Amino acid sequence: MPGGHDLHSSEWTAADARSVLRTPTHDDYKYSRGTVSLLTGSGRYPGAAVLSVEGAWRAGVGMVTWLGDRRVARLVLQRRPETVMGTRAADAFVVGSGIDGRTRGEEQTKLITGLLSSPAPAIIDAGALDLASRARGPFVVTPHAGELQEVRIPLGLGVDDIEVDPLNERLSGDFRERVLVVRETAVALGGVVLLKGSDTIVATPGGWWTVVRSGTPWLATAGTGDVLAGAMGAIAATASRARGGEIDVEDLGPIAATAAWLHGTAGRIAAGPGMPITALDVAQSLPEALVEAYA
Ligand SMILES: NC(=O)C1=CN([C@@H]2O[C@H](COP(=O)(O)OP(=O)(O)OC[C@H]3O[C@@H](n4cnc5c(N)ncnc54)[C@H](OP(=O)(O)O)[C@@H]3O)[C@@H](O)[C@H]2O)[C@@H](O)CC1
Ligand SMILES: Nc1ncnc2c1ncn2[C@@H]1O[C@H](COP(=O)(O)OP(=O)(O)O)[C@@H](O)[C@H]1O
Repeated sequence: MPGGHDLHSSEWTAADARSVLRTPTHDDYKYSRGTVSLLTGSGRYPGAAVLSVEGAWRAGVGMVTWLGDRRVARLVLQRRPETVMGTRAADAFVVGSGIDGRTRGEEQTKLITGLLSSPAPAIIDAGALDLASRARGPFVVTPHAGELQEVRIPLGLGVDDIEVDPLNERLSGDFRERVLVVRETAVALGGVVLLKGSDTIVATPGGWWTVVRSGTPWLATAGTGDVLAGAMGAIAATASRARGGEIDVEDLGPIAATAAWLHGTAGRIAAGPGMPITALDVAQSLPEALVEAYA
């Protein structure tokens, strides 16, 4: 498997992404291509629902279903009438983007934990990060550096003891140290950890890791992480469906890295010679990024 332990040969490439991606065949129909179901967005962050749904559709999947705040549903449908509303059986789930973990209500927590009780793979983002331990199936958490403690605190990984684990210092230290932080978190969590940034680091509980550097600093703009979560859910759904649901947590490492590679490449394509981009621009460039993976 590409990636591994060597700091010098660990970067995820187009060829690695290609080994994970699946293109539709003559025999495919919408369900055989995979269904991803998202529980994203809220009254406070309605746009994140639209962005994650757009990311999912544009990464290429048979069906996208969405569940969430009724006021938000209209916005999702305005942008993507293809989206099916409500819960259904799915090949992968995305939860938490556009949800505020600090103000999350009991009903929302119940909905999230309900979806996480499925054996299907889950992408756990933003306001659901603290619920990762409730996942029954294999999962990926997708924090940025400011959110990593949401994952580490429930694991007792010492972020509350500044003498033992000065997390911010470790994350702003050298690359090797950041990789160590991500790897130790994945082992303790029993799930894949994808730490977003200019170097996006992905580690699995089994010790495998890789780094994705396909992006551009123009990606540092609100909502691009929501697009990434949706795209990752779509890629996990297609992979899971293609393997008859037989997907384990170690399989999710390369899947998460592939989503980050595509997303970074889409950002680079959208920014062209160096233009400001928005999160929707990134989602819209995902199909071109797929073409680049196969070039
Ligand atoms: N249009 C929409 O609907 C959008 C919806 N969104 C949704 O908003 C919700 C909140 O997401 P959020 O990332 O804004 O969390 P937030 O609580 O402010 O961060 C906590 C602290 O972390 C830090 N920090 C942040 N990034 C960092 C980094 N890369 N590297 C290092 N540190 C970083 C930063 O600390 P500071 O810089 O102040 O020291 C900040 O105070 C979430 O559900 C998301 O999906 C957004 O996607 C935007 C578009
Ligand atoms: N300087 C950078 N260079 C490359 N990619 C970046 C940079 N800053 C952020 N990104 C990427 O942009 C995305 C930002 O996601 P996130 O922080 O969750 O934003 P949001 O919460 O606004 O959606 C991630 O995919 C991250 O890897």
